[in-house]
Amino acid sequence: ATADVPTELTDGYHLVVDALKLNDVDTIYGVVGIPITDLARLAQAQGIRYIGFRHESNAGHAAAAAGYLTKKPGVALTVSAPGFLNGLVALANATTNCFPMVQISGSSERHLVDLKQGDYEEMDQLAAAQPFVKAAYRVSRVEDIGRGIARALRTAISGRPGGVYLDIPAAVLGSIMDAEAGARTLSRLVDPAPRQLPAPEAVDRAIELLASAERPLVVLGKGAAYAQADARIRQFIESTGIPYVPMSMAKGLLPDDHPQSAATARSMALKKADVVMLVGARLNWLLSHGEAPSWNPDAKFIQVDIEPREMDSNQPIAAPLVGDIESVLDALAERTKPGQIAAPAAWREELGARSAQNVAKMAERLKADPHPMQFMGALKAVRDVIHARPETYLVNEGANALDIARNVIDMHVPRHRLDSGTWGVMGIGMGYAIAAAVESGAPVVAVEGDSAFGFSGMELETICRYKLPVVTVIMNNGGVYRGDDVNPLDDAPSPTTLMLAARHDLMIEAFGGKGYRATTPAEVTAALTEALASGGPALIDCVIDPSAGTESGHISHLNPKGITVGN
Ligand SMILES: Cc1ncc(Cn2c(C)c(CCOP(=O)(O)OP(=O)(O)O)sc2=O)c(N)n1
Ligand SMILES: Nc1ncnc2c1ncn2[C@@H]1O[C@H](COP(=O)(O)OP(=O)(O)O)[C@@H](O)[C@H]1O
Ligand SMILES: [Mg+2]
Repeated sequence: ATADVPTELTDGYHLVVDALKLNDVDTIYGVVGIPITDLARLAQAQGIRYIGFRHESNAGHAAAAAGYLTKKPGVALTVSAPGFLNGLVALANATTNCFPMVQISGSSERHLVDLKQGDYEEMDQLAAAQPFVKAAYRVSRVEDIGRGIARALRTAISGRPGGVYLDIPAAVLGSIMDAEAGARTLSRLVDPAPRQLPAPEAVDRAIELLASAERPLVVLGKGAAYAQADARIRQFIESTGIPYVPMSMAKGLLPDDHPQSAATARSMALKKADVVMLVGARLNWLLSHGEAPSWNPDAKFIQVDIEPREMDSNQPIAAPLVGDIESVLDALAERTKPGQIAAPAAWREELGARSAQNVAKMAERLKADPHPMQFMGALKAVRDVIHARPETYLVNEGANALDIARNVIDMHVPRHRLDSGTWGVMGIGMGYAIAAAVESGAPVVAVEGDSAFGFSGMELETICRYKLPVVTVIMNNGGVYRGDDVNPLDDAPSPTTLMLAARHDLMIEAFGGKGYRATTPAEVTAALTEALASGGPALIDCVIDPSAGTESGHISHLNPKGITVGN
């Protein structure tokens, strides 16, 4: 026996890092602390890029955006209890958006937690995560780390992507085992996101329906952007001539000025279409649940989605097409006879005429350059600068700052617009911007409402610390929705009032970034051009008319009515 030869040892920390590396995880977004500080150190030392944040929600949003952009699960790392809970909002948001990510959180001593003896940061995190995520797992033995990591990554990325929670108690991280035996517990995923092909009869049913349509319409959702089947989508749209409307994060799948885009005739398109093909888009609140009067009450729906349970969620689906978008479009191309599907010219012309009218109206509004500066003027300046630099990512959140930017800033390349998504969540701004810059190396412009910016603004220090090419453009109208609300009682600020005089541009100077203050569209153009040319962190505080904007932007109808409040 070779008893005197010391066996090589490993521990939980090393097995987590080895398992992540074995499965091509190259970046971790997190905030350190007990019990995972050494896990972050070891990951970095072993070549995994570690991006340290100031708040776990922002690290989680970054991991989610990384998952959406790369089709590989983003990985967030947090401490126990409060750190875990801070990350959970991003993990839940990723699950809602169908973005693949894994949140790994350290947790406290099981025997103390389970008897509620009052451990440091005591919480049953596995139970707390369950209702908000696609799946939640706990690793209770060091020899299960490899299995746990593989299972979490596969669950996040396969089928409908989503957020997965992986709980690793401190004791497991600190456990020691034989290195050779430990290596045998690790496995590399094989085909973690298998293609899911549609049934031929389902394809034929959809082709029949599209071929018979008088007024067909395709709706492209962020699932279609995520699928990275860009050429197939373009080929399907252009070969059939069917008009399409892109949801906000599907903008750029085909360039927004594409002749078949019905985005600028959206209301007519939804109201009159008789056959609607949803491609990676849910008939949820963003699409008025498929209900009249937004939609034609006689419309028939085709739904292309990897999740079978999505069918009939809001409207009866006449042609369910269950599968991954790439496989579905391949099958459609294969089984459609030449000329079998051709959108009637009359329909295309009708939409084209309405688009031309609406584009002309918008052009008029964009030409105006009133003082004080309005959203439109500032956003047109941003649009023109980005238009000349199509590789630039656009991150966007707020209410008016979101809704007006979505309509003014058109996109020309896929997956370059990241916004508040299905939940309409505030706080994604800096996290998404950091992930886009870290994952792509390309410049990022984050167009933020002044309130929205406040949710993640401390990450300006993170952006400066990693010297990221992120330019934050704040639409500073001095308030949530507007800056001119009044408090009828006394001189305390009203609930929606923020500071119009706030000098957000000085904030970034505190961390070595470049700050600009713009009061006219020309100043926005100059500042953004210079900031992007510098390639470094910058912030442009655009001073917007405080009376500009409407309550909740374009969704003010969602506010409950009740009796009129106040006087
Ligand atoms: C996490 C979170 N908190 C609060 C809200 C409510 N909310 C809030 C607070 C918004 C900010 C609107 O103010 P803004 O300055 O960002 O944008 P505009 O003034 O341009 O409308 S938009 C919106 O829906 C939210 N969606 N998400
Ligand atoms: N690769 C894929 N193939 C097919 N469907 C997908 C794929 N990835 C995501 N999806 C689906 O795309 C849909 C995204 O819809 P949604 O988030 O509502 O988009 P949007 O908000 O842009 O309309 C989800 O139902 C999800 O199951
Ligand atoms: Mg505002």
